[in-house]
Amino acid sequence: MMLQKKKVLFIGAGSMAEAIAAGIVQQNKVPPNHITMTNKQDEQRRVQLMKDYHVISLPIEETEVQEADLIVLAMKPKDAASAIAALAPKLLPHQLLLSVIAGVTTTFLEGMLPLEQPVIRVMPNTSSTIGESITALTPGVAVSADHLQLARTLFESIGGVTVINEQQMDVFTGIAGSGPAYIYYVLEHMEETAKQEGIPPELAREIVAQTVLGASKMVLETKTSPRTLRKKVTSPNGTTAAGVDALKQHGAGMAFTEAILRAKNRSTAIAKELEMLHS
Ligand SMILES: NC(=O)C1=CN([C@@H]2O[C@H](COP(=O)(O)OP(=O)(O)OC[C@H]3O[C@@H](n4cnc5c(N)ncnc54)[C@H](O)[C@@H]3O)[C@@H](O)[C@H]2O)C=CC1
Ligand SMILES: O=C(O)[C@@H]1CCC=N1
Repeated sequence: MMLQKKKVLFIGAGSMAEAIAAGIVQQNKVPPNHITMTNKQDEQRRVQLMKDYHVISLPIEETEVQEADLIVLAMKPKDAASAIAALAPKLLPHQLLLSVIAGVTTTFLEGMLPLEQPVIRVMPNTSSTIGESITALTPGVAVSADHLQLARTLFESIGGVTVINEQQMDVFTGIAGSGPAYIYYVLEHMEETAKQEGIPPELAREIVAQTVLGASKMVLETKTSPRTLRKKVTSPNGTTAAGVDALKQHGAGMAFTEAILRAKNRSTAIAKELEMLHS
């Protein structure tokens, strides 16, 4: 695929940039010497990235922005505006900007960039590291079918890809961007209880992780609803009924709904804060 010939520049070299780069390098989609990862400071981190993934890693001031075909913005929202302002005058019209920053809209990006600069808002998650992300893309107004295909191919190398509209992006962020953390939280608690009840630590971890993996795969591979699958596990007056009763009693269902909605609202609020600061 044409992606093999493209050069990818990451501006911001934190956990998300690393998760994406690790995925694309492992899947051989982009040769590591076509990937440059930059940050503001932290040379030690750059050395580590070069060692681990054989990518090029430079401080932002030493980076030849114009050599890149795809530019991934991967800094925290608070650093986004100054990074984009510094980047804007250096951009060439063909360069495709991919922003993974939570709460940064295509409209905000377009407002800070040269007219007609192609921009895609992207929300991956850290399971990119092992090729198991689910990533949403929202193309901006100047994005061609070829650009979108290129972005799709890039992110397909690290998991599933879906194209959604901007209104859906905040809730997608609350579900899939932040979602791994909710599941880790569940795993932490299951593991802790297993240990308290006398299961050795290593085994506790394997048991809970495989239980969650198996349940997820059941949904995807049997194409059956979680509700139907749950009912199949639940014998009348059995152990599962007792366990699920406890979940209901403690409001676990509502807790997940609330988690998603709060994360969604935070994404919307970040967008508003940025607009207020930079309009
Ligand atoms: N961590 C996650 O699970 C996910 C994160 N995201 C988004 O990815 C972005 C980055 O998140 P993390 O990787 O967790 O953050 P992080 O704090 O680990 O990394 C941010 C990086 O950006 C660099 N940076 C800041 N300003 C810069 C500038 N002007 N020029 C060059 N580099 C600059 C920092 O030096 C650092 O390397 C955030 O906007 C977040 O919303 C999106 C999806 C999932
Ligand atoms: O916590 C955050 O803001 C980022 C965005 C999605 C996951 N992590």
